Parts: sequence; C-alpha cells; structure tokens
Amino acid sequence: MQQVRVTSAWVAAHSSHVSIETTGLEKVVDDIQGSIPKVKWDFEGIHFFDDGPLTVQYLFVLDALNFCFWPDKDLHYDHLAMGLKEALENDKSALDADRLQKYTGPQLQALLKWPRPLPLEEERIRLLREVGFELERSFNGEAVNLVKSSNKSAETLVSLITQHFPGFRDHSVYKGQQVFLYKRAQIFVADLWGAFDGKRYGNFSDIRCITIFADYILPAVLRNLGVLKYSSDLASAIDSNTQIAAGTEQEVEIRACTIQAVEKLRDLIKLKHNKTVSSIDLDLWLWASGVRSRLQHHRTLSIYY
Ligand SMILES: Nc1nc2c(c(CN[C@H]3C=C[C@H](O)[C@@H]3O)cn2[C@@H]2O[C@H](COP(=O)(O)O)[C@@H](O)[C@H]2O)c(=O)[nH]1
Repeated sequence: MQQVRVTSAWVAAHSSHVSIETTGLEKVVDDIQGSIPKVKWDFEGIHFFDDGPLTVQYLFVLDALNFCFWPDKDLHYDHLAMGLKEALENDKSALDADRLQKYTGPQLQALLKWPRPLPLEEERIRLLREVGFELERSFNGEAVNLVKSSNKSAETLVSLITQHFPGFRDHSVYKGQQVFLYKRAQIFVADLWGAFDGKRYGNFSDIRCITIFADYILPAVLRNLGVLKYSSDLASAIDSNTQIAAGTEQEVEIRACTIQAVEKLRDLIKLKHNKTVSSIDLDLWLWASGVRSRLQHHRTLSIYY
C-alpha cells in the first residue's frame, strides 16, 4: 500500500507530538538478532475456520466490526471473534448478506452474548447494514466474490474494499494533506493470508505491500519499547486516560508514526542482518506481545480501529 507508506512517512517527517527514536529501533533489532519470533495466526484459538467461503464471510464481518473495544473495560477483540464464531457454528446463515442488514443493537448483543450495549453500537449496526447491502448489490452476497475479484492482489483487494465500502475508508487530513491508514481493510487481507496460510483465498502475489495495522495496541507496544516517544503533553493525556479526538494532529501522528516506525524496523533488520521480514509478521509479533499486557494506550472514539 504505497499510499499508506508514503503518507505515513510524510506525517512522521512533519510530526509535532510524536517522534521515532533511532536508539529504540536499534535496541529492538539487536535484541531479536534479526529473526522475529514467529507467531502463529490464531494463536489464541478464537477464530472460525472451515477452509471455505464461509471463513471469508466471517473474516470480512469480523473486520467490519474490528474497532474500539476499550470504552467497555471488559470487552476485547476476542469476544467479537469468539462471538461471531459461535454464532456461525450455531447457524451457518447468521452472517448472510440479507441477515447483516437486519440486525438491531440488542440482536447484535445477543449474537455476541454480550450482556449490555456495545461501544459505538449504532455505528456497528450501520456498518453491518452497509456490508450486507453492498455485498448483495455487487458481490452476489458473498465476501468470497469480493476476494476473487482482486485476482490475487492485496493492493487491488484493499482498493476494492475502500471503493465499495465507505466504512473502511480510514483516512484523515493532516496539516492539509490527505493521509491513508486503512487499518481494517489491510487487516482483512492479512487475516485471509493467515487463516488460509497463503493459499486459496489467502493467496496474494503482492502480500508484502501490506503495512502494519495502526490500532491502539501497537503504539503502546512501541512506546513501551522506547521506539515511539510522545511530547510531555501528549504523554500525560494518554497516561491520564484523556480522550484524544479522532482526526487531531496527535491522533494522526500516533497512528502514522506507528506505521513508519515499523517500516524503519524492517529496513534496519535488512541492513543489519540482511533478512527480509514482512510487516504482517512484525505486526503479529508486536500485537501478540502487547495485547495481553494491557499497556496504557491512547483512547480515541473511532470506527476505524
Ligand atoms: N495491529 C493489530 N491490531 C489488531 C490485531 C487484532 C487481531 N488480529 C488477529 C489476527 C491474528 C491473530 O490471531 C488475531 O486474532 C486486533 N487488533 C486491534 O487490537 C485492538 C484490540 O485490543 P483489545 O481491546 O485489548 O482487545 C483493536 O484496536 C483491534 O482492532 C492485529 O493482528 N494487529
């Protein structure tokens, strides 16, 4: 995703509140000695998988809703993944395009077996409706047809998703320039690649074009590793759980510098150890290392991550 790379690099170069620390990057690269610990996709054992089109439907719906769990301190990504998995195991038609357009908030709560309203529940319902409607209108109701239309190109798939589904258009304007972050669209490609082990619906000739996924866990991991440094104002806002509004300079810098820092990490591993690693592998390793440690993270109400 050249657009994501180039615009994130631009933000990092003009950043006022977040910096990428060379010493932090070097320390990480020295510590891992050039080989990143391999983390298996679905290391948690929480995902639905039947090796067919229903898995693609599952992953697309999962990533349509893969954002903003933190406002409910007990809710995590695992609940969404396991909830959708169980719903499909009980009823194979639970995520059919016509059904997606009809869910109400309470029905989604029941589907996920969550006892109270979900954060941004109305937006989740609207996004489900959008996914069901557009899948029906352009892809015969099935996410697998969307994937087939990409002709095994990750770049094409991300571009098709963002063209057809406005809810996946994760971009922002920063100091007058449009910046593309595309977290959920890219993570869907990575999920296909991981779930199908690079084969069948997970076979993409250009998978290395994907960048990491700018969520709220990775910036916290990189800060903890000394790779990202925040201005004292931003650091104290984050440490005191003050919300950072979506689209502010601070928020865009946190996310774009996260992407750019991992790109730099990749370059440094190549330079020092002559090894080529993919951003997806780096993402999964960093995410898995951080998600359980419950690091203090930035809080932004957003449908994108
Ligand atoms: N960068 C990045 N961010 C990721 C994921 C994943 C899950 N990926 C699956 C793929 C393979 C694995 O087996 C995983 O099951 C979720 N997230 C983000 O984390 C946050 C959830 O935090 P908490 O509220 O504490 O549960 C939220 O923003 C969510 O969007 C990832 O891989 N990379």
